[in-house]
Amino acid sequence: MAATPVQVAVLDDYQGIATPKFAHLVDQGKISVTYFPNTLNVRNADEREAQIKRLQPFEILSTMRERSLFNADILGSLPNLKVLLTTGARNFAIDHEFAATKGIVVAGTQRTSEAANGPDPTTQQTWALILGLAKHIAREDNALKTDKSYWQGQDLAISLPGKTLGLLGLGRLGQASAKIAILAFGMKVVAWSSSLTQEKADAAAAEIGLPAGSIRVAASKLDLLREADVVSLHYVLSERSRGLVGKEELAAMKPSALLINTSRGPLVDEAALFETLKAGKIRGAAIDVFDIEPLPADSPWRTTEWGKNGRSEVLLSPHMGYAVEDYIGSLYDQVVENLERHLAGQELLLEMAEQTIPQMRGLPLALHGTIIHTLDASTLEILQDCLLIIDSDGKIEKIFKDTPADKVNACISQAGHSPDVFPVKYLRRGEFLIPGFIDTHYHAPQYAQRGLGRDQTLLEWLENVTFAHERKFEDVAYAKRMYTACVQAGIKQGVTTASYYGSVHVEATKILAETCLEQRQRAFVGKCNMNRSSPEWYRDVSAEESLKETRELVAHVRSIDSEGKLVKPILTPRFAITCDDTLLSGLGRIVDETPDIHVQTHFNEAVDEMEYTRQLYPQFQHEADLYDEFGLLGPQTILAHSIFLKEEEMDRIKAKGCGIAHCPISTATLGEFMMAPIREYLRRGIKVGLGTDVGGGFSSSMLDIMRHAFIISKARETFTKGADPALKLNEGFFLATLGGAQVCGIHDKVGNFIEGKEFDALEIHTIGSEPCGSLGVMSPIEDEDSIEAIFEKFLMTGDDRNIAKVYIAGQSVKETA
Ligand SMILES: Nc1nc2[nH]cnc2c(=O)[nH]1
Repeated sequence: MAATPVQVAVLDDYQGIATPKFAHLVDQGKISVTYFPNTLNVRNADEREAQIKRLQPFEILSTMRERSLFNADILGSLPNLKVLLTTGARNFAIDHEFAATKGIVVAGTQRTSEAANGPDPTTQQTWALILGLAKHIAREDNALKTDKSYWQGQDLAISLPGKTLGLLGLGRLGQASAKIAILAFGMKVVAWSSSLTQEKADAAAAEIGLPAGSIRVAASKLDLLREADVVSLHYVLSERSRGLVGKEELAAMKPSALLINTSRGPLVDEAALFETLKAGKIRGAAIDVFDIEPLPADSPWRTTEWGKNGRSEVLLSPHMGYAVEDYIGSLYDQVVENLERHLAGQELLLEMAEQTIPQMRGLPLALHGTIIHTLDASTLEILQDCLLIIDSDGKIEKIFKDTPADKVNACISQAGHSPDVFPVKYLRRGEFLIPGFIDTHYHAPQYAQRGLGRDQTLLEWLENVTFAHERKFEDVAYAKRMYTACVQAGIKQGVTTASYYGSVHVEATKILAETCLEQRQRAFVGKCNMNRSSPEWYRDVSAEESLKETRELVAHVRSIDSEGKLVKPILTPRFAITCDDTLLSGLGRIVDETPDIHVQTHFNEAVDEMEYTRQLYPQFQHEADLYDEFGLLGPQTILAHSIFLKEEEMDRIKAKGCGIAHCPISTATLGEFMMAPIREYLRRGIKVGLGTDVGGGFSSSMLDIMRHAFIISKARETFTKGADPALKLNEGFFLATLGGAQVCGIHDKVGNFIEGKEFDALEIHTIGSEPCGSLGVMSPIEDEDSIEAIFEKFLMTGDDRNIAKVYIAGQSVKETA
């Protein structure tokens, strides 16, 4: 009997070039091929679902470099996938690390020698665009065809000889364009990249047969932009080069200049470019690459009337630099060769995992400017002129204090790196780094219910609002959508670590953990345990089942992040009211067996809650006694709220090393107005951090939480007649960062900037282009403002618009969130 043909799907082949290449394997009955030429944008929930549905049956996929996104979410949803064949020698749209963990083989293609002769397809596109724009080809063509009387009625073409071509990037493609500019058009060429020296530019000139000095290196990127008549990008996109040309760079260009981008869309701040062109601030742009591809139907790039009413001329092409017949054909020959090798059980050519993983982990980076962090609850450090070197694993390799900008290169050398190639980001006035925020208590399935039910007591609110919302997470598709939104919102607001409760559902909670990992948010994730005192439709069916599913979740989280680098499991009994003693003692057993496991629960939160707990567990003196008896108190335990602690309870939790998640918004708005005695806890050396307690708390912003902590502590100061002084600014900041890290037991890893710790940080920008120099709605920064004043203004009035970048373990994650 003939073997069943292997199922292959070919994606992103817009011109149907692959069909004849695969035909012989189809004829031989070895494979059956399905073509999906339309690329789906899997960041859109519906298209993500459609992508997973259509690709699920296939064992082998063929994709075109960087057209379809294969992140961990998509790869993890394709159970039959064994081989992913892509065109190109690199494909940053594939999560190679994750593919490797799933045993999916990824293989690419290389440039063939025929294709390597003469200018490559992308360089041809660059010059087609330069000439097309300089000579107004598309505009004149359109005028002739649409206006029968038209003849030469618009401004004249630009002549290239004698003009200056500015190349951002002088790699293979930059050199090819330099050669054409000099030899074919008699242009002058000036180049810049972060690592380019005149020596290297002379070597590049020699490679293309030109004398030293033919390509002049600009003193800086801005100098190049000020000088060039035509600016063309030839840079590899990475986290470091993203936004290489932004507002400031565009403002430096001559009004008569042209900008050409055939490299990658995100190298240019697309919004800033759009505004520049709309205002006609440069003469024109020719663009082959975009932030989102395919360019959406309603993109203003498509719909704006360019070249009219003061707007610049714009020439667009649909990322076709490399899309030429011979070249794409040769790529598919290699894809088919690899497919044949796979069918014959042979090793594939150009397997990509090893060569690409270092890139995916990020490159080393240095940041220079102001850093602000705490060393303990009472010590705030503001270090100006500080140089941080981050290694490729995302750790803080070296901190140089008091280092003016002109000493940066010397410090980089001293740290054993070459300043020529080491990317340095310089922060300006109004910009600074702070440690990422740590949210010590967050109910992820309550993300959509924030703001509801304020006027109810805790137990009423659980019954009337919360359980019905959490129940929705039995639907895993809903869970994926909501958790994606929730984690993205956290990252956007600078939450680099969160301690999450999931719902009662184990599958949805696995999705929560996977979502954190995909988006690279550091997280503790727990399945909520509750087998009583809640509606039948929302509870664990039994203590045994609850424990079984908890173990399953713990194992799953450990399997997706085996070293616990980012995501770790946590036990999350809702509270004693919803857990019978079999369940609590079973959880205590899990703690016994796995001493490094974290625990969080709600503790002495509300009057009705404490009263009901006493009725259910009359044998215990208080809640500390209760949870301790079940083995749930230890240095890895987070006790949320902790409003009404007896003297003895404070002694107990201090002795056990537990931490407190102070959630001032929810405790001041749910039921009565309650004020946790934070000053007393700090006095006693009990660990304290802050929690949003979404959705008991209406806000998911740690800045809001900090501000409410100040207000509540002020109320408490008045209430205690000054015995418990209010929190100072630096103390609130400590609680949101290092304090939270201590509560979560990760203070040796994150929480402040110390050599050897991981770089979890927020890049704060406070000065913008809105009236009075505002950025967002933050208090405007005035000339006389000291760094202390700027910091205070940010903490008290800033929001996510001022959090320009979020780094987790050295990787910039906000733009992808
Ligand atoms: N704030 C808060 N307290 C609780 N106690 C038990 N469950 C909850 C919850 O979901 N939120």
